[in-house]
Amino acid sequence: MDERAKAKAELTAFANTYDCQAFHDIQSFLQSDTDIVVECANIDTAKSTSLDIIKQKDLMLISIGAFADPIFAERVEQASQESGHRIYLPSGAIGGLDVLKAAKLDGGLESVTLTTRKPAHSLTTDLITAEQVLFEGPARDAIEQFPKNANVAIVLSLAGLGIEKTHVRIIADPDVTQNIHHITATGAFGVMELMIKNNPSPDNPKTSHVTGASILAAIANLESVVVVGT
Ligand SMILES: NC(=O)C1=CN([C@@H]2O[C@H](COP(=O)(O)OP(=O)(O)OC[C@H]3O[C@@H](n4cnc5c(N)ncnc54)[C@H](O)[C@@H]3O)[C@@H](O)[C@H]2O)C=CC1
Ligand SMILES: O=C([O-])CC(=O)C(=O)O
Repeated sequence: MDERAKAKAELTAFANTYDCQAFHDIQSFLQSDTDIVVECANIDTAKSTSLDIIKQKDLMLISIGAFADPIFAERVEQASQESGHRIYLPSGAIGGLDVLKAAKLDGGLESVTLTTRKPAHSLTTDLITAEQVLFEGPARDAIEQFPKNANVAIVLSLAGLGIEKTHVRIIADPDVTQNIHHITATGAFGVMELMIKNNPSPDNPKTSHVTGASILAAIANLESVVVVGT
């Protein structure tokens, strides 16, 4: 069996264990009676498939870094308006988005800073023996340099001050075992300090385990009669 056939067989077997159907191309998937498509692949895939999807289905994206590309964001938002299908961006590995959205309506935000601290090996193959700031600058540049680690910076930007004004620091730390995100926001509303110390996914440590659960919670929200904390 060649590699492609092997991958297909594995996917089909995996789907069967969950009583699901596996699709092997996007068009047959989009022709199915699926209500919503959840992307959990990578930014390039999000960018290359979202336009086709949003014409036919609601879409939930977790590779939110795609929205740092203004041309992509404009196109997909326009296609969404035309089709009537909606785009959902879950909170993923962070929180506090509800506060930022309210703060913007409550006299405006002045500053939003995100410090992400991860185990050094999740961020770089370089040998790091003491904590090291690998990046400091706007969210726009953070996602360009760390596309697998700075999606949180982009969702934070979308909720708050945008990709130019959201300040990001990324620290590789050999002494931590969790993915730690520390948000400080100031504005007319007051001050928000939020720190989340996420346990990494056991077999995929760069990604916080709670990320998948945030997708499930966002899907549950779609069906809820009472929607809490949005
Ligand atoms: N918004 C947030 O808070 C967070 C976002 N992320 C992002 O979520 C995405 C998924 O993260 P991980 O599971 O860690 O990534 P991963 O790279 O470990 O897994 C992605 C999977 O998608 C598959 N894939 C790639 N292209 C595909 C395509 N065109 N069609 C179908 N499958 C495809 C890959 O084979 C792989 O199995 C990444 O973009 C990551 O950066 C991760 C953590 C937090
Ligand atoms: O999982 C995390 O802690 C955050 C992450 O990788 C991302 O935002 O891309």
